[in-house]
Amino acid sequence: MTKDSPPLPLRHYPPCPNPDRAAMKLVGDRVRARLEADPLVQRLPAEHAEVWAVGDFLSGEECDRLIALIDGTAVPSQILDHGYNEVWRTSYSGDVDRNDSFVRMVERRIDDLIGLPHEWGETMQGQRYAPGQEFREHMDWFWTKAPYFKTEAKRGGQRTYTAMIYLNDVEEGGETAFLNLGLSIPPQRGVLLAWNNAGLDGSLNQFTLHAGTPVVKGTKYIVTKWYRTRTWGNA
Ligand SMILES: O=C(O)CCC(=O)C(=O)O
Ligand SMILES: [Fe+2]
Repeated sequence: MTKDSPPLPLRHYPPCPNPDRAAMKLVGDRVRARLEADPLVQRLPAEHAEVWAVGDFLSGEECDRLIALIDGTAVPSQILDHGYNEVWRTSYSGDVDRNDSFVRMVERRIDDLIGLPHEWGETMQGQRYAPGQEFREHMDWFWTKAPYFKTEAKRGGQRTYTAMIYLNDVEEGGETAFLNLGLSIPPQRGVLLAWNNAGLDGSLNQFTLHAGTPVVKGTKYIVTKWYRTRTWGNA
């Protein structure tokens, strides 16, 4: 916390060390400059976090192609997320095939939009939520005191930016709710959301707590891509 940090929000994690803080500040500054200069990017109203949106980032046809890939790979989320129990993230998810040329094209478009190196991004993950399924409130940044962070520190460090694309409209429910910001975004086909998981000073921003609220009617499909502070993976 610095003198200028906002007060702690209502819901937050216990404080933890942030070894990647300087790198997170650099990423935040770099991405902010890029998104602010892009006329197609809109900053959403939130005081203590940077959340951006782009309409029609993907065409309907492109969304359908990703939906088909997700239907081909999705498994219950808890199989991928060792840290979550099954009530926390009840959707189905799966890493899409990074070597697929269409997936690569979409990933590169996201890289270009936010202006970070392709190598810093994790493989895009697809998610499918049926009625009643949800992703409860969480931070995308790693809690660095957790045992898994030892591994993550060696393969790219902290998560910086999140980019997420809604692949379809959902009849009811399935909003992305930023509970500490009073911001709730309904799924809209083709819309990309991106947010900085760090504060302006590179701190782990507790205001980015968010949830995928339960789908009430219909099915929700999204892809999510997380960027690290350096090359992701064992490279
Ligand atoms: O489903 C949503 O709207 C949110 C998904 C999410 O938070 C994530 O994938 O990290
Ligand atoms: Fe998330």
